[in-house]
Parts: sequence; C-alpha cells; structure tokens
Amino acid sequence: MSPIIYHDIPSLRAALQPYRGHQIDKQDRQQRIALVPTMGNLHQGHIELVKIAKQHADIIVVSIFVNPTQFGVGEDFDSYPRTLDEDVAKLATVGADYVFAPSVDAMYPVLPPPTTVLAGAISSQLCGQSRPGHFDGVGIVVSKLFNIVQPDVAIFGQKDYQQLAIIKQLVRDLSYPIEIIGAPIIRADDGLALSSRNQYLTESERQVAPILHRELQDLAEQLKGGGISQQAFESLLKDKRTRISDAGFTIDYLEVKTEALGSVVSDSTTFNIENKNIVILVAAWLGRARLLDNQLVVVG
Ligand SMILES: Nc1ncnc2c1ncn2[C@@H]1O[C@H](COP(=O)(O)OP(=O)(O)OP(=O)(O)O)[C@@H](O)[C@H]1O
Ligand SMILES: CC(C)(CO)[C@@H](O)C(=O)[O-]
Ligand code: BAL
Repeated sequence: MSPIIYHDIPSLRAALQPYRGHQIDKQDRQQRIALVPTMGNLHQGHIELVKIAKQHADIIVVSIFVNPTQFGVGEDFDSYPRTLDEDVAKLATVGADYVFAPSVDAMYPVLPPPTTVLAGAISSQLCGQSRPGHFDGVGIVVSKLFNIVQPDVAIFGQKDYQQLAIIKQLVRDLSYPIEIIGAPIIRADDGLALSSRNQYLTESERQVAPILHRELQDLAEQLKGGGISQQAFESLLKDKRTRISDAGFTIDYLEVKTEALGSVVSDSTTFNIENKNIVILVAAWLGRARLLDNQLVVVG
C-alpha cells in the first residue's frame, strides 16, 4: 500500500494523534511510532532503515526534506536530487505508513531560524571542520522532526557516523524520550557505501570510488592487532592518505578516533590502542561527489 503523504505539520500531527498514549492494537500493545529521517532520493540504504524501523515499531514515518540549514554557501542545496514520486513508490514496497515531505516554509517560518541547536565540541571536528555550521543545521532540523513526529524510536545510518553520535548526544542532552538506533552501512557489491550523491560520479569515477572502502579495510587490518608505536601509526595513516590521493581523491579528512569520537589514547612513546573500539573515518571528494565512509575496528 502506498504511504500517505503530508506536506504540512498540522496534518501529520492530526494523522498520528490516534496512535499516541492510550491507543492499543489487537494484542493489547501500545502502538509505537518510528521515524526515519531522510533527504530523499532514496536508495537501498534508506530502505534498510525502514526495514529496521518495522522491527521496532508499528507505525513508520519517513521524512523527506532537503534541509537548507545544513547546507553551506556554494554547496549543492539547489541541485540536490528531489525525486518524491519515485521515493514514495519505493516506500510503498517496504511498508512505510506516512511520508512527511514539508516545504521549506512549513519547516522554517523564519530562515535562518533565530533559535539554534549547537552540538558543541563533537560537531566541530571531522565533517564539522570542512562544513562549518552543518551540524547546527542537522541539530535544529532533527529536533524539529522529533517534536513534530514525537516518535518512540528513530533510525539513522552509521554511514553518517558523526551525525549519529551527535544525535545520540542531542537526545541525551535535551531529554527526548526517543530510542536511537544506528543502522549498518549498506554497500554496493564492490564495497562503495550507497549514497544519494554517488550519482554525481562519472562512469570512470564510479570505477575508482570503491578504493576508499578498500583502503579503510586495509588500514583496519593493520590496526586491529594493536600495540604499534605512535610513529608506525602515523606513518600508516600518512601512507593511506597518499594512496587515496594518488587514486584521484581530494581528502577532507582521514582520521582514527575512539568509538565515541575522542582522540585515541597515546602517551609520549607508545601509541596504545589495545582493547579499544576505534573507528576510521574518511571524507573525500571524487569529482563533484563528497564521499563519506567509516570502518569500526575492535583492537586487541
Ligand atoms: N549506505 C547507507 N547505509 C546505511 N544508512 C545510510 C546509507 N546512506 C544513507 N544512510 C542513512 O540514511 C539517512 C538519510 O540520509 P540521506 O538522505 O542524507 O542519504 P545519503 O545517501 O547519505 O545522502 P547524501 O549523499 O546526501 O549524503 C541517514 O541516517 C543516513 O546515515
Ligand atoms: C538526518 C537528516 C535527514 C537531517 O536533515 C540528514 O542529515 C541526513 O539525511 O542524514
Ligand atoms: N547524510 C548527509 C546529509 C548532508 O550531507 O547534508
């Protein structure tokens, strides 16, 4: 069945109202609402988020909104692919109940909004460094979506690892009664993480793109034993940056962090990553596409 589409906040709220609080289903359970926030142009990565949502809730709301406040000057807000009809057809095959596709005016009566949601130190590194203000825009739009939909659970992809960490922090700091679920990265057969922006790649760039994942996997292999010197670690990273650049990418960052996005522990002599979950994160341009990827490593 095709999901019902709403373009404004009051209509969506009215549609969801019957499911709240006291409403029960045939098994006498309370109905749970899941939110899957997206910017549309849906691919299998998004579809898997919806499938996960269905394991955790009864009513699935997918938001499709290209959020202007998270795009910087000169970024691709205007050209970002908007494919609502195709998106809704895909969502029908996977059993989403409601699509929330608001206009910019519906979401932002005043633009830029005078009220801000700032995520602090976690948001100023990595993507936040190359896209200043990006996570402030994500923070306000996700807060608004949480307030509008009031879901019990919300699903975000681990492809946007830093975003997921920021949203978990937002939920904790603003006391949202929402369970946040991180969904595994869905990849093409050759390893490239699926992403709407992959369609900016030319045919020949698309052949090169999986190298990013392969280099992360290779670095993960080399780090997983732990116990290497700081110098050896730095030289591994330097080598990886060179290999990725030589393949034709322009690197925004290639970094290794603790799972919580802190600095990996080191002392003056030894780079000590034993018994830690670490994550290798990369953002790199290939032609017009800025590709994101990451790889978790259990060390030791
Ligand atoms: N390959 C993927 N695997 C798992 N989750 C994904 C994947 N791609 C996107 N997502 C998740 O889908 C949600 C919506 O993301 P979004 O609509 O920006 O898609 P996208 O493909 O990441 O687009 P973009 O190319 O603009 O980054 C986010 O939580 C994101 O992490
Ligand atoms: C979470 C999100 C939908 C907010 O606009 C966006 O950042 C995205 O698609 O990852
Ligand atoms: N999923 C990423 C959202 C953005 O690049 O704005």
